[in-house]
Amino acid sequence: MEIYIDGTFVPEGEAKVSVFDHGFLYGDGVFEGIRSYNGRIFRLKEHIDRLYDSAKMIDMTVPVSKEEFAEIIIETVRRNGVKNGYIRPIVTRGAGTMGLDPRHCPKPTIVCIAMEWGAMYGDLYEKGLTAVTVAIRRNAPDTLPPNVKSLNYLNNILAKIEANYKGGDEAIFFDTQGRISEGSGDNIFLVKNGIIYAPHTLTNLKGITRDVLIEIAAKLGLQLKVVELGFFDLYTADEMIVTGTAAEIAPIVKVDGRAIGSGRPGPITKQIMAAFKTLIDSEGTQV
Ligand SMILES: Cc1ncc(COP(=O)(O)O)c(CNc2cccc(C(=O)O)c2)c1O
Repeated sequence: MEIYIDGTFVPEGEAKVSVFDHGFLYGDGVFEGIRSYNGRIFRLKEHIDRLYDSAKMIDMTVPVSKEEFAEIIIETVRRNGVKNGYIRPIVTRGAGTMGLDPRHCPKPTIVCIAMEWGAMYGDLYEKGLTAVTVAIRRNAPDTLPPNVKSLNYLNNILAKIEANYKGGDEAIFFDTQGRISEGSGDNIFLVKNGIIYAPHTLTNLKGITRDVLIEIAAKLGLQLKVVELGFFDLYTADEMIVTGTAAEIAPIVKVDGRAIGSGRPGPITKQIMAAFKTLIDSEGTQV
């Protein structure tokens, strides 16, 4: 595999960054997770736009233009012959002093990884995933805004650790006010009486797959509302869906040991999964 690092492609065994890189020292940086399907990169522009927004939030200037970054991503995919894969562009603050002051990092580091990758949850899409609610809360928007796709994923990893011990395939975060936030690595939707509900994005990542589900729902003529959701909505839902570039569209059929609806992927969930498959087979940036 060839890795892009600051203008050069290097074999993965030689792909290294400085130990003084603030992405390594402090998690000071941003990233994206993008998929390609049949040799086409899905929602490339949307991912690049969010990457630059995340960088702007942490007051970091990406040292190439969006167009140049798109070319870096396309070239990384091309060089690795990735057809159906996962792409990880990363921008760190760059190497600097041991202090955390970003002003001592003269130039951000850009890395891009691309590899073949299949369905994150394997055959679970048929029978559905389980989830557990976790005690750890999602970062509050006035601490480290969850909208920033930063290299600070310990909040998400702590949730994942808790879910692992509790035996759930995914973790469900609440925010500090007891409202449903999102999964450790995906957005959440609930379905009740034929209507789809999604949390506001103040306390979660503005997911690109979340946007795709919203688009699909509109095309299918399904009603969708963005509202505050809590434990009551969770445990009384007819269907539950998580969305993410990694997870794609995944049904959750059990939460905290309780069946969601019938305990099997619901009709609206299956309708959306089918529409998503059609969409990913029909669009994207040809590499
Ligand atoms: C916290 C969070 N929320 C939602 C999503 C979905 O966003 P998109 O629809 O734009 O992809 C993500 C992204 N999902 C993500 C990112 C990094 C790692 C992993 C993993 O599961 O290992 C998952 C995420 O990390």
